[in-house]
Amino acid sequence: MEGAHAFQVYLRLRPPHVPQASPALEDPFLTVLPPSPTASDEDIEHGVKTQVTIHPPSHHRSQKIETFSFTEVLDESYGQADVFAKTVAPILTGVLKDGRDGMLATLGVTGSGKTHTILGSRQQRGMAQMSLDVMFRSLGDKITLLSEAQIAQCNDAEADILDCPAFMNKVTAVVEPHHIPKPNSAPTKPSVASHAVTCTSSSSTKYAILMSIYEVYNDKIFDLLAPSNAARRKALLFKSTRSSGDRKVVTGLRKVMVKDLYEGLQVLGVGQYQRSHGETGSNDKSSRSHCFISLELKKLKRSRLDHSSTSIKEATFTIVDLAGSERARNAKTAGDRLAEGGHINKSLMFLGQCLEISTQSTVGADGKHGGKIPYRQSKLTELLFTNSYNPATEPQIASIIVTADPAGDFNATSQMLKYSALAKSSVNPRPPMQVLNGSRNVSATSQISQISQGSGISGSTAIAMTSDDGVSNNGRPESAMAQDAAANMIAVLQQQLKQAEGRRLEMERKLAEANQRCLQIEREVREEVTGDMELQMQLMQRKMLNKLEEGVEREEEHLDRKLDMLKRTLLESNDENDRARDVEIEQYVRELEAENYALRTEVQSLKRKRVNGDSPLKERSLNRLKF
Ligand SMILES: Nc1ncnc2c1ncn2[C@@H]1O[C@H](COP(=O)(O)OP(=O)(O)OP(=O)(O)O)[C@@H](O)[C@H]1O
Repeated sequence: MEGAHAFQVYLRLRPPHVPQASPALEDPFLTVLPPSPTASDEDIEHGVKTQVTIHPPSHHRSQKIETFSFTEVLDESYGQADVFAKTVAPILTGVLKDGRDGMLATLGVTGSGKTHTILGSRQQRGMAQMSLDVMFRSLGDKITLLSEAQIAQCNDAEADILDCPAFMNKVTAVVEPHHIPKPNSAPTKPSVASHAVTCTSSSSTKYAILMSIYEVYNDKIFDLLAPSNAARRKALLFKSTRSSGDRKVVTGLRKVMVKDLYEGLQVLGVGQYQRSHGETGSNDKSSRSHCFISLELKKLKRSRLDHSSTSIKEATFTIVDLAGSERARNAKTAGDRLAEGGHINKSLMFLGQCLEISTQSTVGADGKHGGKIPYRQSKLTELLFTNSYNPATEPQIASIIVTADPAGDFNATSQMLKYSALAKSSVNPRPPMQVLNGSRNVSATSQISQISQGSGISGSTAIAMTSDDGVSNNGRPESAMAQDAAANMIAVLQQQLKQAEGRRLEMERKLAEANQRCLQIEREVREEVTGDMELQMQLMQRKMLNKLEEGVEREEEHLDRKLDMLKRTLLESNDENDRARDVEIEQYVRELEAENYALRTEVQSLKRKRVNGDSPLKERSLNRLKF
């Protein structure tokens, strides 16, 4: 246990809200770093990633690149079953086999996936349902209900302990049954059969499972299994009891004894229905309270000497779905919702302080925590650090899943990462000269500028690194931190290069598409223009032919009239002198008739051509159009 952190802190990244057709043009602010070169061989072999960096959007006033370390980073590819295997399965083994208390909590900005992780969706179940499944699978027919005497023996918190059918009767007297989610319609996937634990206890050992669900709303504790009118809800007391000594417990809770998964899901459904929800600008079904689901395991061992007496050993697994921190501007809340938001943010700020102390100092070999945790500031921290998870008393197993949306609110997410990460470091982009003049980080700076030059980054754009206070915050020598930060920076730059390459390819694809479209449009315009021109030409041609025909007809009439006149003159003339002139005139008449015949033939040929659609004029115009 020496040097171990009090909590395992996992960072879970949620997938994008809607699948993106093309990569976003704005860089995502969060980047998962490849497995650290200083990680164990096993972690490297399994590709375990533990660090992320965040770089502020270009318009942000600070351009500090920060690196955060976690127990493990569960990226967007991790489904509910993978998350269960990593975070919950080891805790449940401790609870079921060794009788140790355990806690799992989700923490994150509103809408980042806390409730999805704990309670799942219509398609996939969450950590709560899977935990119940594993518990019932592991204990099988060793599950029993507590007798009156046993209830009296272990009930020091004035709890209202009852079995599931009696509980459901009480609930349905107050709540319309169709409002409560039905276990039959709950998803059965993913399967967790492989995580069942083999308990090697004697056949006479039995187990009872008691469920209680409560919420911390506006710094008060309310029982979610005791439905009542919202106005008449009575806050529960959190106090020490006869047998709990200094340790405070929530008193007067309703606790339901469940004997199988169906009953467990029924109880969970009632709690889910009763929990305070509201619509905010950031999430249309936002949890407005911190919800505690407590699964108490009572191990009942009959005494060998006195069969009537039973020893009861208890272990509790608490699942906590915290409300999300939110910025009033983004949440667009007012009135009650705004006040709720204020309470949520205040309690999370206190939790942040406690976490910062507990994650960044370590627990010793005795399991005791090094730093003093200021948990008395709010009900939430008091419940979390004295009741659900108590690092001061005995080694326990606790995991926190920090959920984050890499495309979400930068400020809120970076704040969340700051107080939940196990370690952090930062890099300040500054001109190299400025830092080289500084006193403390000269060696670190020169190392990084060397690396920067090696990676092809020019001197003027090379990023120099300095830690905020010049002292490593996880006790490592500064030069090692500098090397880590330099390696991180290179990884970030490589990642950015990869993204830039992706964007270049995408732009090229879009350019090719645009060119193709241009060609298509040009073809369509050509066809349209050619069609119009043809129509215009046919009209012009028709007009010209009409004019020509009219001219020919006029000419014909004129010639006919002239011929008639000449013929008449010829018939009326008798003398000799006139005869010679008559021959001349006859000759002229024949010539005129031949000319008339030629003109008629031409008109006929033009008419034929018009019918066939051929036109020398049209041909000429079409040739001019070919551009
Ligand atoms: N890992 C994930 N995979 C698929 N969907 C997710 C994931 N995480 C979150 N979502 C979806 O995003 C939405 C918001 O998630 P959820 O309600 O769990 O957020 P939250 O952190 O609990 O928010 P709040 O603090 O406001 O209650 C839901 O519709 C949920 O199904």
